[in-house]
Amino acid sequence: MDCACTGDIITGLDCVKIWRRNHPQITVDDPRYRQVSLLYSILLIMMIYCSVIGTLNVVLFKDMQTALFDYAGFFSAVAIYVYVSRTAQFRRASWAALLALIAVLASFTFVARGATYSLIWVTVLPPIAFFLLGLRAGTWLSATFTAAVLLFLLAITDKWESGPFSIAALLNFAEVMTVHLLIFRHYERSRLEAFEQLRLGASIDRLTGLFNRERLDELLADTLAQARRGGQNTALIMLDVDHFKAVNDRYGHLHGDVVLQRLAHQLRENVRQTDRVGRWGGEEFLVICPDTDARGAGIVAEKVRQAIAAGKIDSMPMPTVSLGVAAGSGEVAASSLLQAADRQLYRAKREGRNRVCIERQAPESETKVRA
Ligand SMILES: Nc1nc2c(ncn2[C@@H]2O[C@H](COP(=O)(O)OP(=O)(O)OP(=O)(O)O)[C@@H](O)[C@H]2O)c(=O)[nH]1
Repeated sequence: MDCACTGDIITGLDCVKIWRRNHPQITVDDPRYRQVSLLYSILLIMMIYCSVIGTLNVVLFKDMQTALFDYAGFFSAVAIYVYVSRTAQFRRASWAALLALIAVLASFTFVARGATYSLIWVTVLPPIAFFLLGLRAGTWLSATFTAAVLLFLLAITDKWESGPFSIAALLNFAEVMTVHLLIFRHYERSRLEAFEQLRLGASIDRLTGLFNRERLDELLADTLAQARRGGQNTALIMLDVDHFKAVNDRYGHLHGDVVLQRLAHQLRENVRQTDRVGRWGGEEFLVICPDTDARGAGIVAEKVRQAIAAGKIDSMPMPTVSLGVAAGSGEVAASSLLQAADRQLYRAKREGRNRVCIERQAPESETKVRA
């Protein structure tokens, strides 16, 4: 059995997460993680509920018609489960699961002729729809289904069970569903915004507002993958402030911070819109230049060097910078490209600082590095 075990203890929760074996690419920090988890949970719950209630309907209540709906729900859930496990098409599977859920809810409302307890079940739709399908589709699906149920109830007013159900009850149902829809819509929007802020916060360097090192690593991998497909070159410019320790020692750390911020601004101003600029660490910066060769990146690096050398902060000159440039095809390993740019940066330092050095030889390809 594929359960996470601690000694002999097997937690039910981890058993439910068997789906992770089918989709190892969906890690906890993947924004789809909770959605996929919910999708599988809904399918499992549908299988269990529909099979148990269907069997109760056959054995206890001899209600074959309702049992038929239950078993249809069970088999739909099984089919979607197999489909999503094999194809990882989460979006399509989410739609299929919601449509199956709607079919079960609709048939229940129909068979129960709107008996009050059947309407309670309709309220489960909005939270699931918003979470699995997002704001727009969630709103449409929930609103359309609620409207359809209300119309159905109005159409069968003469067949309503006698007793507590009335126009007042119908209005209350409509009000509860509207509140539900608004609340879950609001909740889903807050969740998406909070997630976006977290994502941004995790990829941005606080001092300079540039990408941080983790994000640069991801961006470099993406850029190289694209270059591989398009047969283009990718260039890196690595920049380090000259004698920055002396700047800190002489003017203080706060001034040093302002220098780094100004430098980040100058960097952004002097590279192409498509170039990715980030802080590699301390007083070191990295620019990723897609579709650029070493010569082109060398020209950009020289422009940056001159702009920074000419800059001033409160009439004090900016420190100079040294830059290393390297470029390679999409086949190059990210680590080789970084090492080459770093090598050239330190050559620039050795040769006197305030200059650009360019790697003339293309770094090794990824296959060679792996071998
Ligand atoms: N103000 C400030 N200083 C920083 C920051 N990050 C790193 N530093 C400083 O940057 C300095 C780097 O010093 P070194 O590595 O000796 O290099 P350098 O003085 O620039 O000398 P070279 O690189 O050889 O030209 C250290 O004093 C660090 O404290 C930061 O975020 N703010």
